[in-house]
Amino acid sequence: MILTVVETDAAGATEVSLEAVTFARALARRAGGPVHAVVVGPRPDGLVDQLAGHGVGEVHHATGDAFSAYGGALWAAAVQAAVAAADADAVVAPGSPRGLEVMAHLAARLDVPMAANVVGLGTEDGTADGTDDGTDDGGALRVVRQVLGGAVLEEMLLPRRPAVLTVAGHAVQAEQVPPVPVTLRDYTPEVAEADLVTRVVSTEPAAPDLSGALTSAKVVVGAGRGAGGAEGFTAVAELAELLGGALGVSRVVTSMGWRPHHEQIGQTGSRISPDLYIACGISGAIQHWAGCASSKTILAVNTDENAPMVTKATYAVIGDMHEVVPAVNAEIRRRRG
Ligand SMILES: Cc1cc2nc3c(=O)[nH]c(=O)nc-3n(C[C@H](O)[C@H](O)[C@H](O)COP(=O)(O)OP(=O)(O)OC[C@H]3O[C@@H](n4cnc5c(N)ncnc54)[C@H](O)[C@@H]3O)c2cc1C
Repeated sequence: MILTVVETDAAGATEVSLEAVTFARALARRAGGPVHAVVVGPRPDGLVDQLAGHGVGEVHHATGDAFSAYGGALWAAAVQAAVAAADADAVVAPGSPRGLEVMAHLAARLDVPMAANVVGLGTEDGTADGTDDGTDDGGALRVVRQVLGGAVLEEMLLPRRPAVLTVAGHAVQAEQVPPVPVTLRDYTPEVAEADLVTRVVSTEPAAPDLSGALTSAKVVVGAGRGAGGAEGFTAVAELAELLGGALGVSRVVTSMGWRPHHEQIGQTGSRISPDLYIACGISGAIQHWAGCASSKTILAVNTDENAPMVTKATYAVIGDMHEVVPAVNAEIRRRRG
C-alpha cells in the first residue's frame, strides 16, 4: 500500500498534493497495492470525494485539538500512526516546505532513508527512464531525484520499508481517474510533549507582494541586473500579471535591494518548474540556472546573444528588455481588446 500525505487549503487538496497522489498511483500500479491518503487537521468539505476521483481508496484523517495547527514533528507523528495502521510500503508527500519537513521527521522516526524531490522511478538496470517498476530484487525502491537545486539528477536506492519520499513540484501532472470507492477513517494519534515543541501558534496575512506563489506558478517572468534598478520592474511585473504568473528575480536584484529575497530564483532562492519562464536581463549563471532548469519552456530576453541563458533557452529575443517587454505587454492588451 502506498500512503500519500495530502496538504489542503480552503478549496481541497493542493495541486502539488494531487501530483503526489498521481505519482503514488503510478508506484502502486507497478509495485502493487492500493493508494491511501493521510490528512492531518481540518478537512475541507468535498475532500474525500476529490481524492476518490484521484484513485485514493482510503483516507486516514488525523483529528484532535493538537492538530488544529501545523507542526512538523506533530504531523509526522500523525503520519507515522497511519503508516503503522495501514502497514504502508511507501510514503509519498509533495515536495512543498511542509511535505519536506514532515517527511524528514518521519524518516528519522522510522530510521529509514528519505529521498527528496523525486521526479521518477529508476529501473533495475540503473537507467532512469521512469518506465520500469523501479523495484529491484531485494524489494528496494529505486528513484530518480533532483539534487543541487535541480541541476543534477541522481538515482537513489531506498532499501528499507517503508520507502519515504517527496515528489518535486510539477515533476508529474495531477491526473484524475474514474472515482473509486473510498473509506474515511478518522483517528486521533497520541501526541508526545516533544512533538509540540515547534508548532504554528499564530498566523498573519503576508504583506501583499507581486511574487505570487512563485514555486507553483505556471508562468514566471524573471528579471535580473538588466532591469537596471528598483524602478525597472514595472513592465515585467505587468507582464507577469497579464499572464497570470509570478515575478521572479536573480540574486543581483535581491543583493542590490531592488526586490525582496522571497522573489529570488536559484540555488539560494526558490526552485521553479513553470510551463513558461521568461528570463529578462538575466545572464543565466549556474546558481540561477539551478533554480530554473526544470522550466518546461524558457524564453530569454537579453542584449547579449552569447549569454548562457540565451544559449540554453528554448527561445530567445535579442534586445533591450525595456523595449521588448513593454511592446509585448502592449500587444497582449491590444489582442485582448
Ligand atoms: C554561493 C552562491 C549562490 C548564488 N545563488 C544565486 C541564486 O540563488 N540566484 C541567482 O540568481 N544567483 C545566485 N548567485 C549569483 C550568480 O552567480 C550570478 O551572479 C547572478 O545570478 C547574476 O545575476 P544577473 O543574471 O541578474 O546579472 P548578470 O550576471 O550581471 O547578468 C545581467 C544580464 O542582463 C543582460 N542585460 C543587461 N542589460 C539588459 C537590457 N537592458 N535588456 C536585456 N538584457 C540586458 C546582460 O547581457 C546579462 O546577460 C549565487 C552566487 C553564489 C556564489
